[in-house]
Amino acid sequence: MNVLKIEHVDFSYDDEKVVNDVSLSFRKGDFAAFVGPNGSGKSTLIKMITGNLKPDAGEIKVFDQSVDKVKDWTKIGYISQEVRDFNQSFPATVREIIASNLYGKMGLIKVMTSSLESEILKALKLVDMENFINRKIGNLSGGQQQRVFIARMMVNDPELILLDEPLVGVDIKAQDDFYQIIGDINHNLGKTVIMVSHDVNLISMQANKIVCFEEGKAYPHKSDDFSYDHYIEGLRDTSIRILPEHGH
Ligand SMILES: Nc1ncnc2c1ncn2[C@@H]1O[C@H](COP(=O)(O)OP(=O)(O)OP(=O)(O)O)[C@@H](O)[C@H]1O
Repeated sequence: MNVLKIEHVDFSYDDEKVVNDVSLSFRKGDFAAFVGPNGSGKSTLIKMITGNLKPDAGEIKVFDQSVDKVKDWTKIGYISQEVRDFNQSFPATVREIIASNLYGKMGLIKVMTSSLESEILKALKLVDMENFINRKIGNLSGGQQQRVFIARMMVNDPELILLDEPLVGVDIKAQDDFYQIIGDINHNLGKTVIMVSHDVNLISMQANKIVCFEEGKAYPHKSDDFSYDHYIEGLRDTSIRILPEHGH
């Protein structure tokens, strides 16, 4: 079964077509990298997968169901670019940040039961942050906040994980930790991961599929077929296609 199938999708902002006849599919356990220059349509496609934007044409299916019909959004985990703009003085604790993703399970009066508390602890253990549960999120380092946001996403046990440039502004050590955690979530828990990144060299070592975006088109490659050097050459001369397709 395809976890995600994108078929002939178009999207325009006003008159500018920014996603142009994109078709892609991803299976359970894939780790896909979305790479490409600024403005090539990566985030717009992610926003259509999360239902925040509607395609002008084509169809997006998650777990074999049209995205319009998805009722249980907890199966899709999403960390957006906006995480890095997080307000440092925000007063919430780590527990509250994670609980905010469990509101659907809390019932009308928003009571934190012991089973929800143990789900929060389990999610924090996954990112090695269980000792930080009572800390204020604003007092944590960027890398620690990043891990809390992974825990917040994982508390609902999503099957499809979408990460839109989550590593902007975090240091090398935190990037390594992030890849380690997401790699474990992908390998050990079998979750499907799609991650937008500008660090093509680093992500191409993690992903099994690399999707190169260029002017609204998307060209998928298996990581074995992907050449980082070709990719960089392509970026130097944007008039040529980044890479030839390999029969996809
Ligand atoms: N809300 C909007 N209104 C109008 N145009 C937009 C809007 N959001 C994005 N665009 C335009 O759509 C195009 C694709 O943007 P998108 O954010 O999808 O690209 P991207 O590949 O994710 O870029 P980046 O790597 O910079 O995040 C760009 O030309 C951008 O300026």
